[in-house]
Amino acid sequence: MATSTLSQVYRENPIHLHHIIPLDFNSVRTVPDSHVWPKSDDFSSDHRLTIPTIDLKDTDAAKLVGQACETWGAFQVINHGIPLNLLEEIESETRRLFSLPVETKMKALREPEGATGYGLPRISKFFPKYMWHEGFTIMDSPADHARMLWPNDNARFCDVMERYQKKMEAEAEKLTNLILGSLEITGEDLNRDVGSPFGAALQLNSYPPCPNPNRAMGLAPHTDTSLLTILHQSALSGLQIFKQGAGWVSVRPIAGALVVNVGDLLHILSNARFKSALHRAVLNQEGYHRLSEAYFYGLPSDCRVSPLLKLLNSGEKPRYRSVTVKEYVGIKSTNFVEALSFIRI
Ligand SMILES: C=C1C[C@]23C[C@@]1(O)CC[C@H]2[C@@]12CCC[C@@](C)(C(=O)O1)[C@H]2[C@@H]3C(=O)O
Ligand SMILES: O=C(O)CCC(=O)C(=O)O
Ligand SMILES: [Fe+2]
Repeated sequence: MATSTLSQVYRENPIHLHHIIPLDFNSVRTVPDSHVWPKSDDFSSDHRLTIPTIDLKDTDAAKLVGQACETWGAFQVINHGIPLNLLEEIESETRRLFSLPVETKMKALREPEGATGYGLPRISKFFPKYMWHEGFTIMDSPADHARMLWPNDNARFCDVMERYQKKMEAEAEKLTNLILGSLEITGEDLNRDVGSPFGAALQLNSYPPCPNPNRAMGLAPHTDTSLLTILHQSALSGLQIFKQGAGWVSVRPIAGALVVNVGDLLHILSNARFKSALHRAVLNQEGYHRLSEAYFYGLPSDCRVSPLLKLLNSGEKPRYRSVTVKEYVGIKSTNFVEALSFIRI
């Protein structure tokens, strides 16, 4: 079978053009009807609960991340390996990008059958209303789209994005090994039985100031398709995780911390031991501009994923049938949040 890259796979499962032309958020004074979400959508959350914060220098870190993945599907990490000044740089470059005039950003618009560039999130097609969100997706090199935005002055942006991707790849590998280690599975087991993970995409997210944050949605509820996602968020709250029995729970921003969430691929490999976190981003107070940068760590498109053998050898029954990453992206492109139940045995 011919191999295909992940960006090809996303190109083969396109979203349609009218879903990727963003609103000029700076020019609107009221929320247009196209962006008003039904009153029944409750954006509030339980503030008494939150996901665990784990110090990676803690000698119990492996056990703690394992527990967090089982109970929450998400946790925050401190004392990770990403320098604070790089987190500041990525946020400042993200702000510089989204502060460009909309006509400039449109030059880097994601093509109808493309996977990278500026535009609305892929999940937009599943919702009747638009989100108060702008995104910029990078796979591999940011250079082509950066040149469209800043023809003569894109070196700083590219340099920061490339350094961030490199550091994140190492961080994601370390976290994956730690998480799998809690199941007594090593990185080598994963490479041998499934394939070698890699940085699938870097997604810059912008939630522009909104005249009525209680009626608009930042990023609608979804799970990520990744093995795991590492998110850096600006100092403004907005990210919420859904916890069975508790409802939506806010993730309090901690300066310098990173949010890690389990994606669908790790959910399948762990035979649902680790939960792919359902999450969303609501809007902050009026006038606030929230930013985040999500790094998706995934598997090559031709990898075949199914519950890991070491788990099944201990007598567990597989809960999911085997699928290639490519097939799963295709299933998710039409079935969205039902995708995991679609492959359940
Ligand atoms: C590799 C990817 C994961 C992602 C689709 C993408 O091609 C790049 C953007 C990612 C993102 C970010 C917002 C939520 C999400 C569901 C979406 O619509 O685009 C994720 C995708 C995903 O995890 O499937
Ligand atoms: O901005 C956030 O807090 C969430 C972003 C997110 O879920 C994503 O990019 O997949
Ligand atoms: Fe997400």
